[in-house]
Amino acid sequence: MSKADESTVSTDVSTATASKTDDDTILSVENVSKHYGGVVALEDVSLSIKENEVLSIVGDNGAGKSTFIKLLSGVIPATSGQFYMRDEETDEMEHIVLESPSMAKRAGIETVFQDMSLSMQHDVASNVFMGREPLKDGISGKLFRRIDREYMEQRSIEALDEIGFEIDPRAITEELSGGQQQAVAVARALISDPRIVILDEPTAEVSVEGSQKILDLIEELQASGKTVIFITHNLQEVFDVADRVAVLRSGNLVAELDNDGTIDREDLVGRMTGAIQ
Ligand SMILES: Nc1ncnc2c1ncn2[C@@H]1O[C@H](COP(=O)(O)OP(=O)(O)OP(=O)(O)O)[C@@H](O)[C@H]1O
Repeated sequence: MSKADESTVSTDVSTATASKTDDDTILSVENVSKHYGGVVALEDVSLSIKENEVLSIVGDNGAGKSTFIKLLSGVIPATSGQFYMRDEETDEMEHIVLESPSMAKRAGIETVFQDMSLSMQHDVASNVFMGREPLKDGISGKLFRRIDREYMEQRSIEALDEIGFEIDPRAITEELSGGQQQAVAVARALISDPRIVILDEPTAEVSVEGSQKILDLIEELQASGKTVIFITHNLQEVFDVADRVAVLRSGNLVAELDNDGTIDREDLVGRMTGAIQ
């Protein structure tokens, strides 16, 4: 990435509180753009994500979907624009800076990318806790602390159970099905108890049966109080589990639709392709 790509508009955190909104927004994206040199990947996108909703992001190839979630995940910085998150204690919308993955995680946003970043040779519990292994005192007390495998395995079982999967925490990850691997990646995201879980094409590499389990998993996440944003190319999945749909086309947000039974498939495709303006 060139220096120009990494440029961001400075964001003054000290003036960071937006006015109290009286709606149920958890995350507000305001006038966000992302330019890769001369390529405009996103242009002036504003979108309110509602507390505890399942929001699907759809769009044709190159529409800007991946760019949008990379911005929310802190993987790449925005060229301009602002993000606000509702503070759990004050109920105010607070300005947040999403310029690194750790900033996004601290803000309560966890993302499962399509490649899942799992270590296939390691077992399930190791993947769930990768980089965050809990320690317990060794026989010489705090001097020789060691990884608390027992806790890792128990917590992995619980985290997977919460999303409707029963997977042996000692199973080697590469031996699992695509759907089970996706579940392990989601369980890892859940360990830090995020408020918003972003899923990047979670069913892309998964069998039909596995896909249904993933859709059930999305509903489990919502039932447990999470807000879910997911990207998919499969419109049936949108109809099945999304509360709302945001349509991106050529870097612009061209429609926000409630999935209340009134969305017409042809209309949606037309908005995605530009046949309907
Ligand atoms: N690192 C990059 N450098 C330059 N241009 C990029 C880069 N990443 C994405 N783009 C461009 O930005 C635009 C949006 O890409 P993005 O990957 O966000 O779209 P998408 O909707 O996720 O597409 P797909 O469904 O094919 O994954 C495209 O024109 C793409 O070529």
